[in-house]
Amino acid sequence: MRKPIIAANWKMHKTLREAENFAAQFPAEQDLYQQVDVVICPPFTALQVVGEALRGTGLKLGAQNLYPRDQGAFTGEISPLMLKDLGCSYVILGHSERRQILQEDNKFINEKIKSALKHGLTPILCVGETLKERKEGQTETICGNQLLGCLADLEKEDVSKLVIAYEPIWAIGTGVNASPEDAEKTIAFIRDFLAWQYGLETAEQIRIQYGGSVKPDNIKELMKQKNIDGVLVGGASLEVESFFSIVQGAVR
Ligand SMILES: O=C[C@H](O)COP(=O)(O)O
Repeated sequence: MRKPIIAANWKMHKTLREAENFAAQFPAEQDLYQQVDVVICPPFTALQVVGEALRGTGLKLGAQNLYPRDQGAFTGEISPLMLKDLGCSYVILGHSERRQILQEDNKFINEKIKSALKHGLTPILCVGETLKERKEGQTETICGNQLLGCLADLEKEDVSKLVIAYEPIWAIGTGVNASPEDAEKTIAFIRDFLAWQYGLETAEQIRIQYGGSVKPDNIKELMKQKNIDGVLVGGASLEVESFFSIVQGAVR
């Protein structure tokens, strides 16, 4: 059975002090974190303090991006080696905010995935459609094309290590989450697609999250769905109480 995975994407939120306070206040429930993987992804500036505070708690550290080179003349960028050095084990890649605002395409995301895997970082690969695409009935085509492009040339052994997050763009930060049944439908499609590309055994190993307006009051219904293995949380991950309540709600 796949272990649930709940990730907090803080996006561009929290000063150093705020990040440190969150990490210090977050309950250190070792037993709970044996049952559910919990990953905190602060902005780069807070990785070190949060990483130190999480040490020994069973909570895991993740980054929100990387640049796909080990080092070099890439002003303003952060390499996978630097993330490993800070204690990261996960990295969010292909988030729709980076695709839309920073024009990242599938080819670049593919490079990032390969670079993360080379350094033992687990990518949390985000895919999802806009509202217009959904209304046009394009959800599966869009998710399938994003997967094809982002996973190009990867062996199934590598693909099996990934976490995939299905994040319909219209549900992000809007308070309008996909219904658990709708999220399950697309996530089941993603698993079928992975089975078609990499075989059933690999597809059954991959953990697939839902993301988009996840809150303490909708986590339980989401986690009841057969193919939903966890959630990627933005807004509701910024407060200790709401994020911890989501983590508790994810236990099956
Ligand atoms: O990465 C997280 C998602 O973009 C979801 O954000 P949200 O929970 O604020 O809707």
